[in-house]
Amino acid sequence: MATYKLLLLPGDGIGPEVMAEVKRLIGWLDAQGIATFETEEGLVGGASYDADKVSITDATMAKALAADAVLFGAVGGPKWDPVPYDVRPEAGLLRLRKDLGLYANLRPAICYPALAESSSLKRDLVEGLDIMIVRELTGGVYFGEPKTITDLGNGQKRAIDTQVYDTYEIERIARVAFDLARKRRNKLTSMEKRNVMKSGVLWHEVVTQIHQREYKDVALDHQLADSGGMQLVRRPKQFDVIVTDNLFGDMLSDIAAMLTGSLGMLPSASLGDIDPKTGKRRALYEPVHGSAPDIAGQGAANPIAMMASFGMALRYSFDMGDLADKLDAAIAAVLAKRLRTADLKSEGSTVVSTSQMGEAIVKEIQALHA
Ligand SMILES: NC(=O)c1ccc[n+]([C@@H]2O[C@H](COP(=O)([O-])OP(=O)(O)OC[C@H]3O[C@@H](n4cnc5c(N)ncnc54)[C@H](O)[C@@H]3O)[C@@H](O)[C@H]2O)c1
Ligand SMILES: CC(C)[C@H](C(=O)O)[C@@H](O)C(=O)O
Ligand SMILES: [Mg+2]
Repeated sequence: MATYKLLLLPGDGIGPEVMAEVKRLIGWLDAQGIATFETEEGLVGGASYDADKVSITDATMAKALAADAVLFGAVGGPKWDPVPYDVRPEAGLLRLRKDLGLYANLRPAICYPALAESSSLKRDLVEGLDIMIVRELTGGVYFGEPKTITDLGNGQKRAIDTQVYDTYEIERIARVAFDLARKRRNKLTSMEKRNVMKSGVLWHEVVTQIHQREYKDVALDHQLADSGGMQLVRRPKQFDVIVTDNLFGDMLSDIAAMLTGSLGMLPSASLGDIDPKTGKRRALYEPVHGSAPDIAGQGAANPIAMMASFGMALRYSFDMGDLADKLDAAIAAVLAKRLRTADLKSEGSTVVSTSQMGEAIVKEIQALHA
């Protein structure tokens, strides 16, 4: 049995609480002899700032580079509002994404049958929803230079963020999205704002070219990102795969989260290229949600997004698709038994804590495995 190296970065707020449930699962997989992971834990975000005055140390970065995959909880919180901008908790996550070359962020939004009533939309709009948002993750306005606030000396300041995309960045994320569409329902929607942004003009042009040259068999359509957001809540099931830039992808995936019932449901995989020397793909797995300071420390967080992110690691980094399927089935079964963390509570459901939810999911996998 292969042993994989996993770096766990729980982070801040509910990060460590939801990561504890992945550790429970890893412990059980190991005890059963199903899969063994060599795990190491590190600090990131505010936790790293408190210890080392940076949001991630070079030593932790080196461990991330050496691992087969990184599991990331969440970072940030009001405690670190006063810290300098370049060492704020979120900077640690951005460095991980950039330095590991994780340009493709896969954010699946699936509405489990039992949760159709928990969505903010009507049941028939979301029941059976299964969409995949492919967010470009290492470019755009997140990383473009200049990124400054300048004092104009007349009582005014000027803030500049720069949106930059090169052809190759759009080509590679488009290929990831087209390849995924081919394995799903063969439909890709590209979202940008070419009506006001030059980067949108280039995005549209490059995605169209890649389609013409390499993926004519996939149905492609283009939507302006504002109207795409509207369509996402109007008729979400019209979508299969959506490809979009870093900032639009950030916003559209939080919107998609609410279609599934809660932000606490959405996992993600952040993937880089396969290294030709090792044959391995650099990867970090992280829930879409943040550190949820409003509920941190109460044992109320939903661990499903974190556990399902580990499920994506099983699928994309460890070639354990069967086990990932079992984890998905276990999550569906627990929800069908009407067990809910507080974010999902509905009439007739039993509200459970983070650890009770994690325990119930592990028990369910055990039953499926027997
Ligand atoms: N990947 C990350 O680390 C990440 C992602 C988003 C935000 N953040 C950071 O987190 C901090 C808080 O940001 P925010 O409040 O805008 O977003 P958030 O995602 O932390 O929380 C938004 C709302 O969703 C709820 N929520 C989120 N995850 C949940 C879960 N697993 N279970 C139950 N409820 C959940 C929260 O209680 C809150 O009401 C900020 O510092 C932000 O920068 C980090
Ligand atoms: C914490 C923050 C840097 C991050 C982002 O904006 O990418 C988060 O919102 C996300 O969705 O992963
Ligand atoms: Mg976000």
